[in-house]
Amino acid sequence: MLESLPISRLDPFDVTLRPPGSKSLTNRALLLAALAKGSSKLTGVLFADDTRRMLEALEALGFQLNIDEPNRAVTIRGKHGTIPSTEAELHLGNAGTAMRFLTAALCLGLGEYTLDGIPRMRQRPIGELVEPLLELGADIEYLGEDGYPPLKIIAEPPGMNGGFLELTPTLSSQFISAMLMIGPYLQRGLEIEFDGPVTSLPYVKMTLNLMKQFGAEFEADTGYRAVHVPTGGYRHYDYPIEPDASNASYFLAAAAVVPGSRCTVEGLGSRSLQGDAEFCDVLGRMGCGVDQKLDSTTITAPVDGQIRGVDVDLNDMPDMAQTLAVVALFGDRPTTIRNVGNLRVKETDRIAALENELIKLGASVTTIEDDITITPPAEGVAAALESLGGAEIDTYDDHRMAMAFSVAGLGASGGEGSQVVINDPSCVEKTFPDYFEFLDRLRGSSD
Ligand SMILES: O=C(O)C1=C[C@@H](OP(=O)(O)O)[C@@H](O)[C@H](O)C1
Ligand SMILES: C=C(OP(=O)(O)O)C(=O)O
Repeated sequence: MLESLPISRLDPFDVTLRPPGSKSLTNRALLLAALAKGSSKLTGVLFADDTRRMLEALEALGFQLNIDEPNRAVTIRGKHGTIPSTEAELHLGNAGTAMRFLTAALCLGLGEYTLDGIPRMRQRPIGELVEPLLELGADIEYLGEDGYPPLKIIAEPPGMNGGFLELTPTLSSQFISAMLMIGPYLQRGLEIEFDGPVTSLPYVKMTLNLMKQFGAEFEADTGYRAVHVPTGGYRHYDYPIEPDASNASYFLAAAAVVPGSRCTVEGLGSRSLQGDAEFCDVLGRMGCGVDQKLDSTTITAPVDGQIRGVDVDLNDMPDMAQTLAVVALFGDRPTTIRNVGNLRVKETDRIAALENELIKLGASVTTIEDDITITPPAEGVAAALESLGGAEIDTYDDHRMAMAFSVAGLGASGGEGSQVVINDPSCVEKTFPDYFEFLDRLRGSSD
């Protein structure tokens, strides 16, 4: 395995590309198809660690899957709200979506199931999902520390009826998505009311949108503080999965920081179900040209080549924090990223990781509660890299650290000794195994 990867600077480029399928949509669609009545064919499926964990888990649970990886297609015979196996030990790596979605879904089963992950997964809280499931009648035990995986689910009759839940805002929207997705198979459906704003809200909207495609109904008020999912199940649906908007951000960010460049992402536009498809608007505020159509997004570098610092609430796009932090390095003034406290419980403590690594590129970083301010190096990133003798970026087993910081290299690496070097680049396997091959395409399209 490659220990480190130097990233050399890019010449101006003009590229059109289509990143692989969305992780969030793949793991939702796999589960909904498994729960639905009848056979569903998913296309544009992402094959990466997070989605393989979900695929393997569904197979271990006895679902029949036909996996055609070369054509990025998976056909699943749904079991209409039942789980075929009566026992399974699931290993879910560090896939937050798989862990959270399956915790709720297995409460629909009949038998005993355990769910575990890598050591980091055991540090990612899950109590805010387990507690409401217990309130709905589930039987779940913590096998290690209270509030964290591993979990044991004992599913037996009469199981869960569903009903009404009143929740305070949670650390992760995945808990809400997980509960909503089983709603159509609860006898009384599910009604959730929040007494505050919903964290990472676009992901909840994505869940409900996809549930609708699979034939479920829902009602929600405008701020999604009250959501009602009636009972009624899912029907099979052949679903083409969009490219991953979070992973598209690195190419759009590269076009932002390499003067004279342009990047078009196909398959992702204003009608995307993914909240991160709106990241282009943040780049627009930073001075980039933005052209978003229904199914494509184009970013061009600022005409004067100068990125502007911004002040932005990223609670709706938590996975964009690292991309934005790296673009902010090239800004003409500080950038503040607000309301991103839950970055502390993702693949790594992303706030600490950003603080440690941005400094290596000459920036200064201050965090006040859930807001991070990045002050770019006064002399510019390229000059900072030159005087610092390059930067070895640690990635903390976090794919987004590797992908985001590679963009700093694309924009500012100098010759040998003043380059950005990414340590443990293979952590991109979590959601984007071919990431660095895609970067080579940017190189191939330079003037
Ligand atoms: O539901 C989803 O697919 C996701 C929700 C977000 O997590 P939080 O809701 O924990 O912020 C996001 O960070 C994650 O990558 C995917
Ligand atoms: C936070 C992420 O993943 P997870 O689904 O494991 O929460 C991510 O992909 O950035």
